[in-house]
Amino acid sequence: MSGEEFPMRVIHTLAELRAALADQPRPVFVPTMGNLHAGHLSLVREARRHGGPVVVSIFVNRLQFLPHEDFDQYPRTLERDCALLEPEGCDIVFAPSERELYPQPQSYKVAPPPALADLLEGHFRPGFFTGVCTVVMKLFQCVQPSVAVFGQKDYQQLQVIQGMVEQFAMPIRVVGAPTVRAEDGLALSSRNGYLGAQEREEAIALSTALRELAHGARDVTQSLAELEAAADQALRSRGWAPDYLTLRRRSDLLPPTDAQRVAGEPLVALGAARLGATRLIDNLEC
Ligand SMILES: Nc1ncnc2c1ncn2[C@@H]1O[C@H](COP(=O)(O)OP(=O)(O)OP(=O)(O)O)[C@@H](O)[C@H]1O
Ligand SMILES: CC(C)(CO)[C@@H](O)C(=O)[O-]
Ligand code: BAL
Repeated sequence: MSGEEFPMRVIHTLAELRAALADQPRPVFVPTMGNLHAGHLSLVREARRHGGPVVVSIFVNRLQFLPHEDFDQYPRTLERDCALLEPEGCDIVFAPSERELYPQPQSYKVAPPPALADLLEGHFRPGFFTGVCTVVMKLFQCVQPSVAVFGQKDYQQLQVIQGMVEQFAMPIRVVGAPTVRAEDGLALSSRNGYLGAQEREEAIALSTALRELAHGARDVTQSLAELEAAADQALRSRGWAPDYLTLRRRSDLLPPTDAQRVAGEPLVALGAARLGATRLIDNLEC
């Protein structure tokens, strides 16, 4: 199977997926929630580099949304998504219905360790990573990939999935792909579509605040708390409501000591903030 020689197939059931993948090399897998943009397409291009049929899933996973979040509003744009995927050499789009993926209420769940999953995104979206791990585990069982590609834009999600795959000894290589940005630096995100024109102009302030944080990472004349407070203030003054803007160690997403800041410990500036009704996340390694 190869995207160039065979037409892309759009598959909605597990039985059809298993039949399509029988006698094929194990696929390379890109899980998504659809409403695709150039960031997703870069993951498909990365997937193609690994050989084997490329499977992209499109599924808006109710389990990872809190009741007040945007599950109902989340854009479902399957036809447009398929039109974008076909020229990228995607072989199979797996777009199951909720009933297909969750024929019964999903009472068995995959709970990642609180030390990682209750921080940052998990603190502001309780249960989020259990929802993510549960659906990703299930999608992995459906697709049985040799490689799975995830975006570094969802930095903590990538670490949580890497930990899950390692601890369950799943025979899958998890590959992280760099964040694709708009010309002004805004990380591409499906939720950017919620921004009004004025908000879209302001949206750059999130990556600017992260750059400022990253810039101060090694300068311990400013404490971590002072650095983070300044970034928070800068973003608030532009009309944002930050959930967090923080400098963390890449290894475990905990705060670095001043000694580690000076000694060159690999760090990452991470942020999540709301602009009007839209909540965006971004990060920058430093
Ligand atoms: N700008 C980007 N560059 C690279 N990968 C991305 C980018 N945005 C999302 N991804 C990755 O695409 C995969 C599917 O993500 P998803 O469908 O949730 O898109 P999203 O744009 O992150 O949506 P949302 O706005 O809902 O967070 C994830 O692995 C995610 O990290
Ligand atoms: C990995 C994922 C597809 C699971 O629903 C989702 O969290 C996403 O799109 O990043
Ligand atoms: N890309 C992360 C999926 C979510 O926010 O639900």
